[in-house]
Amino acid sequence: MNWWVSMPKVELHAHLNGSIRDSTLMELARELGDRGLVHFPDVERVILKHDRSLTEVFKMFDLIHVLTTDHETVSRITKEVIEDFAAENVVYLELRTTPKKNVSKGMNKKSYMEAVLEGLRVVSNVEVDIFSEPNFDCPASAGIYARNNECESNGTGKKKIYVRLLLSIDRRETTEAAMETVKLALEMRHLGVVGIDLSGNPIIGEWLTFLPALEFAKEQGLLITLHCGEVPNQVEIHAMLDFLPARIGHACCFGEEEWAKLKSLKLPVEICLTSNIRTETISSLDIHHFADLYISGHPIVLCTDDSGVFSTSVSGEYSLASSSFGIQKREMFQLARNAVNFIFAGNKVKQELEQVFDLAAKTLEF
Ligand SMILES: CNc1ncnc2c1ncn2[C@@H]1O[C@H](COP(=O)(O)O)[C@@H](O)[C@H]1O
Repeated sequence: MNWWVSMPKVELHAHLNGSIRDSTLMELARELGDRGLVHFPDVERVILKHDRSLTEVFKMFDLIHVLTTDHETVSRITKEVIEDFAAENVVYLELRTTPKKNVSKGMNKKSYMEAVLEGLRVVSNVEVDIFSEPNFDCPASAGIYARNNECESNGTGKKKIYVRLLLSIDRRETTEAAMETVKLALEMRHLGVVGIDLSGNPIIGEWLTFLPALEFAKEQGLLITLHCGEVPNQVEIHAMLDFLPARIGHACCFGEEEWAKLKSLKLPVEICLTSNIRTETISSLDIHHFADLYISGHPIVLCTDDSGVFSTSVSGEYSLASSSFGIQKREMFQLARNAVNFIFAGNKVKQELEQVFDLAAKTLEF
């Protein structure tokens, strides 16, 4: 197995509806096509087209959302996404998703999230730590990588993945809708919800619309990550950095002043190489800010963003970063390990993950 696959990894920026398998999207599209609800050949063409501008990507999400409208499908895609990340040896996943309403399916934001939780519960080929703080004394958790990456916990021989949830506010939403999402996150804190994400089409919506909900979330102790600088909007970038989120995603369109501010604040950045290139937010990897942030020791974590939409994987992102920027596997392992410092779950999970990485360092010779 390649080192980038076998080493443990932490994924902190993955959108549920962006991480669906192509095969599942095609199956869902075919079903709706058979019922005359979509024109299958058109949908198939969109699903199989992998080069999309940022604008096209958001049209793609609208289409995906048409395919994933009912509770059962939400549970199914959640289950599959967890299985796929675990197969990549992701040991900790912070999965983000936008709670949705769909009156015709009897869906509200809460029932949408319950469907997500159901998806987590029905994963059977991987042990999923959803919300309980793990038992730190349990040697099995540390043994995930003991033998061929197999965990012996509960005698199941299964891999283990910690999953925590972030609720996303879509930039199309109103202040009230954003507040509803934050209140839901607070209600579901004991069910593994650890934070809030602000995402969606960056040319839509105003920072001030979301600020009251984000401030409330922060006051209540939820951790916040913001999609920041996907388009050149210096005023918004400064306002977002001044807000002091726990992390930011992307940071593509920063100018000198914004870099200086980000670096002095030491805010961790979720870097999504393939996504940035595919959406043409960054024109080429040669000029990607990953290199500068990495060299300057700025806190960064490599993420997929939308593994389904961009046909990538966490392992693929590590392999790409290593080959594009000439970083050796030991350093890549250290990069993966550093991400443990930026997770939103508590110290117990951090300690457990440290043990996983300690063990992997020995057994996998990183
Ligand atoms: C390309 N970079 C990106 N920039 C901004 N927002 C993005 C995104 N990729 C995904 N999303 C956000 O995540 C939603 C899909 O997952 P969920 O329905 O929430 O599970 C998209 O509709 C968009 O709001």
